[in-house]
Parts: sequence; structure tokens; C-alpha cells
Amino acid sequence: MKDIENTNAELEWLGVTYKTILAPEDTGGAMSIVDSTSPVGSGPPRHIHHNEDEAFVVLTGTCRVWLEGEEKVLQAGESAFIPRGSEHTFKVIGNEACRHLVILTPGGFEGFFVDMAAGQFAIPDDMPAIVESGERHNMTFTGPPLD
Ligand SMILES: O=C(Oc1cc(O)cc(O)c1C(=O)O)c1ccc(O)c(O)c1
Repeated sequence: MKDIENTNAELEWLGVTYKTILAPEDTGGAMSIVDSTSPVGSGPPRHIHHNEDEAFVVLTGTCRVWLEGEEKVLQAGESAFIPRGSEHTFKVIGNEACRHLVILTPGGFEGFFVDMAAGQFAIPDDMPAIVESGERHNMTFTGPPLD
């Protein structure tokens, strides 16, 4: 287990970096913002945030964003809104890493990335630990990553 003292530090898990640039402590719990950079080909399994609305803002690169069966391609400067309770995922395409902001309201989900960076959990071997942290952060997994 990695010792992560400063949750505002840049974290790394599965080749993705995560830096919390606005913490719930700074917003009365209302919101958090994570600045993340994901390599080409990466993206999470389909999942649902049951208690948080998410705005996904692409700063560099290109992403396929899948939301409830509908897909769109986001370029730098574009964004998607993912209402709480909706199944979604994304995948980085093209030839450049995707830097994006994950804005969640209320805040708190960034604790999942802290857990993942501390545990350096592997897929599929450590899925129980990943699912457990997801559930503690109001997230359930619903399907595979995008092809
Ligand atoms: O939760 C995971 O990823 C994410 C979920 C989001 O709603 C926004 C995001 O930007 C990410 C992310 O950048 O990773 C997740 C869960 C499980 C897993 O194996 C992952 O690789 C990511």
C-alpha cells in the first residue's frame, strides 16, 4: 500500500494521472475537480455514479464518450454532462494522451482515485477491492470498457 499523505498530490494508477485541483473541503462538500491525463487506448469500465453529476471537460486529445448507449467524440475544448444515475464510460482515441477535467457534484468521488493509487490495484485480480472502493464512493460497475 502506497502512503499517500497529500491527496492534492498528483496520483497515478494504471498509467493514468489524477490531481485533485478543487477538493470538497474547499467547497463545503459541494464539488470536486480532478485534472486527469489518460493514455491513448485507456478508459474505465462502464459505470454509474449514483449520487454525483459529472461534467467531463477535454483539455487535450480526443475521447469517445459513451452515455446510456449514445456515443460522441469529444475534442479539446468540448465537454459532456453525465447526470447522476446514468451509465457511462469513455476511451481515449487518436495519437495523443487526453487531459481532462472531471467535475463532480457533490464532491467526494476523488477518494476512489486516492484508494486506487494507494493500493495500485490490478485488473482483473484485484476487482473485489476496486468494486468495494467504488461502492464506498457511490459507484457501481455495469459493463466492460469500450472496445
Ligand atoms: O472510475 C474510474 O474512472 C473514471 C470515472 C469517471 O467517471 C471519470 C474519470 O475520468 C475516470 C478516470 O479518468 O479514470 C475507473 C474505474 C475503474 C477502472 O478500472 C478505471 O480504470 C477507472
